[in-house]
Amino acid sequence: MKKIAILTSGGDSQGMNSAIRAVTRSALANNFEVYGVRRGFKGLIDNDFVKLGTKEVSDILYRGGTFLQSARSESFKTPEGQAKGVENLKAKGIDYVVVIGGDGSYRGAQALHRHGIKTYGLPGTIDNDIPLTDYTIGFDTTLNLVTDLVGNLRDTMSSHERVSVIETMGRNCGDIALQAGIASGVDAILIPEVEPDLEKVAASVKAGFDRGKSHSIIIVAEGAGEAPEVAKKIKELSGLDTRATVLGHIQRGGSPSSFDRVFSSRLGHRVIELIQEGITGVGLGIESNQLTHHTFDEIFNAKNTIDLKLYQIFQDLV
Ligand SMILES: Nc1ncnc2c1ncn2[C@@H]1O[C@H](COP(=O)(O)OP(=O)(O)O)[C@@H](O)[C@H]1O
Ligand SMILES: O=P(O)(O)OC[C@H]1O[C@](O)(COP(=O)(O)O)[C@@H](O)[C@@H]1O
Repeated sequence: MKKIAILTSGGDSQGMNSAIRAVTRSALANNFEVYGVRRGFKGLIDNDFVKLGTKEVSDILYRGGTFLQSARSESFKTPEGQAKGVENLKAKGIDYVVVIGGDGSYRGAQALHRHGIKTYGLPGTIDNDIPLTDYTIGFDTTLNLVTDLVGNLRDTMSSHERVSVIETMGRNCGDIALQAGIASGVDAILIPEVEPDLEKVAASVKAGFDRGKSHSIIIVAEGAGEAPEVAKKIKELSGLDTRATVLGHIQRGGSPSSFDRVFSSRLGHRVIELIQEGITGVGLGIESNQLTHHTFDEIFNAKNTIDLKLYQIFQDLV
């Protein structure tokens, strides 16, 4: 009987559980033996495997986080750590490994592949920063969450006639800020992909208040600056009452959206098809609503880009 192991690594994202469930159930339906590795690559090194049956993955489809837990393992970046992980996989007779995580986790997956382990990557990160996929698992849920939270802030900012500067996650990618900003109708979006002009932002915020607006919302991606500093500068430049909010980890939790549940289920199911087609050493994704796969080398040689047309649309609508 073929054996497959699944691990979740890096920052967790909503939809990881449903991806684990989809890989597990699809694998069981095809007579695989399935294992979960606890705490990502750390668990590979620590030999921390749990056998997964259909019951172990029931009741998790709609839960945020990852029931296998996640970790950031510095040891797995070293040749010794990787050798230990590979040794444990071989000792257990594991034929295939599925890594669910972000770009760092994909580096770990690529390392396993280079050691001869048949490896698959599923893009699990709220940041939407993996090349060659339009979406990553968790991004849509986070977008909806951030949009709701911005709405809450707008209510209170409006009552007090304030400016709200809201910082979103995303590392060096501005997609959460950009798309949540468009969805929320904010007044300015600061993202790492576009050079900021705080004087221009402050002037347009001030002009908005002069026209009779009761609030103003500026959304800043963490890769473009820190909300408290941006708020201080906007206050200095505009003289308006300004508050900073760092959304932080609250935007990484909660029940996955329907999109993320369906997307992660499709990806998990596709892994087993790829195994049957004899394709290995690939990261999966979605492009123009078709599931696609690319080798880890292709993914790392490609550059993640956001859709700058969206930024242009935002500028025309603001
Ligand atoms: N260059 C690398 N080689 C091997 N493993 C890596 C490498 N980079 C990251 N990893 C593994 O992947 C884990 C998750 O990566 P990280 O960048 O923290 O999160 P994410 O996968 O969400 O981007 C790291 O803690 C480490 O164990
Ligand atoms: O939870 P931590 O370790 O503080 O890391 C925070 C980072 O994790 C993320 O939430 C997700 O990033 P990764 O998917 O690359 O791990 C980033 O948006 C954020 O910068």
